[in-house]
Amino acid sequence: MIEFRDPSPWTGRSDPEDGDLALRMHHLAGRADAPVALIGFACDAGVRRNKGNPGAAEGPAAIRASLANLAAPGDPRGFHDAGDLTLTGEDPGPGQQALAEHLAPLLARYGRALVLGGGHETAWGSWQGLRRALPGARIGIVNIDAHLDIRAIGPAGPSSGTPFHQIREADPEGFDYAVLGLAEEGNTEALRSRARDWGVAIIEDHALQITADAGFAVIDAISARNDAIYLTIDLDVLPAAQAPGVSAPAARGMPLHVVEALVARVLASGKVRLADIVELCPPRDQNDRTARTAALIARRLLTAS
Ligand SMILES: N=CN[C@@H](CCC(=O)O)C(=O)O
Ligand SMILES: [Mn+2]
Ligand SMILES: [Mn+2]
Repeated sequence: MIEFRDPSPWTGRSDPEDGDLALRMHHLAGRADAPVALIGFACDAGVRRNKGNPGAAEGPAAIRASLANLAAPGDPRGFHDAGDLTLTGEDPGPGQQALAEHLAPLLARYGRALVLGGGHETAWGSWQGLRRALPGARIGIVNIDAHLDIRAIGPAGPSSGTPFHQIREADPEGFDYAVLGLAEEGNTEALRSRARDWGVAIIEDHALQITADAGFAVIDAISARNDAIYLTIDLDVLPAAQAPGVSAPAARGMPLHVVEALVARVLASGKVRLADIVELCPPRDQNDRTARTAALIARRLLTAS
């Protein structure tokens, strides 16, 4: 069953004694000049099907809670919170379609949309929404993730492990996919070999331990040859110490400062129309550490021009 929930009012700490510049993210929600829209996809049907640890359906609420009290940047503009799609049941398909239907008009109205997942099945809804909003556009996909998520669709049906396989099936000619932060040990040779056959650009986590430099050429190239970029960030790319609250924590992972530098480089292309942050699993989090990490990235995606 799919339920659409209007956004709850944003609340948080206010410091009026410090004047007009003491703004936090919760103050930016709903401002009239908002160039960016936010929508939650409260779903973990894909993770369940992918034999993972459920809990991603609680992701949007946890990210919003950690985001609310972060300080706003200087000279901030607002963002529009479009609410949450909540999905119950075993099949993520109807929820992914509903996400696409909600996203397309948001993308027509706002310069950028941010989706808070959900497992990585979020991506199949996200991409379809962008495709509807931009028919005929060349869409490049930048996935910051330990995993390829190009599994073949098994008897159980599509899952959080299959979204980029589904996208390629829908648009084989236009499929242009880069994965940054891949953990070799987290992807079988069947998947790595499929990625090679499909021409997926991959930068492994080993190359992204100290700086993000190894990822910049891939980002610049995919940005240059596409009209729009869909940026998808799977929190399990981070080390388990930084992001314990995911279905599949990474023993190695890559550091947050590298993820932030990669995100900044993708944003610098000026072509990011759609982004999502996926795989937060609040029941497995520790003192909101992963939610707070996700909130830092969300703040950047909501406020970057
Ligand atoms: N979206 C997650 N994808 C990973 C999960 C791996 C795991 O659960 O260990 C995948 O299917 O490869
Ligand atoms: Mn993933
Ligand atoms: Mn992953």
